[in-house]
Amino acid sequence: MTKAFVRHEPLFRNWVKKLPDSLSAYPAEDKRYHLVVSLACPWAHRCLMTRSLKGLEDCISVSIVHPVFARTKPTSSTDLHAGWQFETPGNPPVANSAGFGSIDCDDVLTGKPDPVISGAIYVRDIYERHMERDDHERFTEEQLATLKYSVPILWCKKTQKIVSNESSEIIRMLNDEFNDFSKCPQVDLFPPHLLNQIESVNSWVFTDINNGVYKCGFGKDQHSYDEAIETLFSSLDRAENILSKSKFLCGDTMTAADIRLFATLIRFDEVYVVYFKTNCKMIRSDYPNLLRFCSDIYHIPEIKKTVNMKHIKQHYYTSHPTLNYYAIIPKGPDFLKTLDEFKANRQSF
Ligand SMILES: N[C@@H](CCC(=O)N[C@@H](CS)C(=O)NCC(=O)O)C(=O)O
Repeated sequence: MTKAFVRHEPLFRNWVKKLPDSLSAYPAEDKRYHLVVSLACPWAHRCLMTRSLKGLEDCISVSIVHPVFARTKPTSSTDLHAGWQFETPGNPPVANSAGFGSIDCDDVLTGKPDPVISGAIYVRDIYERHMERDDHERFTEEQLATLKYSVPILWCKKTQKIVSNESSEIIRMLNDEFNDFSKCPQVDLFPPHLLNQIESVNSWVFTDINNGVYKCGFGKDQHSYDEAIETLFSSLDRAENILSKSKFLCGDTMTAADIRLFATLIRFDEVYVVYFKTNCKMIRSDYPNLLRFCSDIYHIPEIKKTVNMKHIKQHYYTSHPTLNYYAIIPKGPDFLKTLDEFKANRQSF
C-alpha cells in the first residue's frame, strides 16, 4: 500500500444555479446559503476570499470553527476521530486531542452549538445530519468509510442539507451564480477569455503546490516526501518565473488561479516550511516575485480581512499530535510584517 498522502474525493457536488437557468434543487437565492469554514484552512480560505471580493457577505452567512481539532465522540472508547469543533468566544481555552496545548476561544468564533445549523457541536454533526436524511443511499461503503468531515461546506438553510464540500466548485458558484445579490458583480475571477489558461495553471498549481505541501507533510515514507518536495519546488520556481514577467498568473487580471496560489503561499513561511518540512527555500528570502505577488494580493482590503494568521498557526501546529505532540506553536517569522514592510519599501521609491 502506498505511503504517499492521498486526498479523498469530496462527496457532495451539487450546484447552485441562478434563476431562470435553475431547474435544480438549488436555485441562487438571497440568504439561503451558508458557509462553514475554518480561517486556517486554505481550501475554505479560497471561498472566503471569493465571497469577500464579490461582496456577498450579506447574502451568504458564515460559521467559523475553532482552529484546533478535538475528539468528536469524546465519550466513546473506540471512536477516536478528531476534527473541527464549534466554540463560543470567551469559553475556556481548548487542548488538542492528545490533551496538550491551550488555545483560546477568541472573538471571531461564531458559537457552540452552531447558531445556523442547530445542534451542531462538531463539523462531523453536520455531515451526520445530512446522512440521516436520504442521501447515504447513493454512497458506496468505501466512500462512507473514507468520508472526511471537511470544511468548507456550502449548506442550504432551506433543505437543511450540504450542497457542496468542494472548494473549487464553491468558488465557481460564488463567482458566477450570485451576481443578483452581489455588491461587486463586476468582479469576475473566471473571465471567459482566460478560462483555458486558468484551468491549465490550476492543474499544476493544485497537484504540485496546493496539494503538494500536504504530500510533503503527510507522506509516511522518505520516498514519498522526496518526490513531493522536488515537484513542489520546481513548480514554485515555475510560478516565480511566470510572475517575473506578469503581475498575475494569467496576465494583468487577478483570477481564481491567483486566489488559489495565494492561499498556499500566505501559509508557506509560517507553517509549511516548518510543519510540512518544505524548507528548501522560503518565500520571503528566496522568491522575490512570489513575495511581490503575495504583498499585492494581501493588501487588497477585501483579501486582507480574510487572513487570520493566528488561527492558521494555531490550527496546523496543534491539530495533528503525530506531527507535533505537545502542540507548541513556533513564534516566527511574522510573514505578514514582511508583506507590510515590502509594501512600505516599494512605496518609498
Ligand atoms: N476538497 C476539499 C478539501 C478540503 C479539506 O481538505 N479541508 C481540510 C482542512 S484544510 C479538512 O477540513 N480536513 C478535515 C479532516 O482532516 O478531518 C476542498 O477543497 O474543499
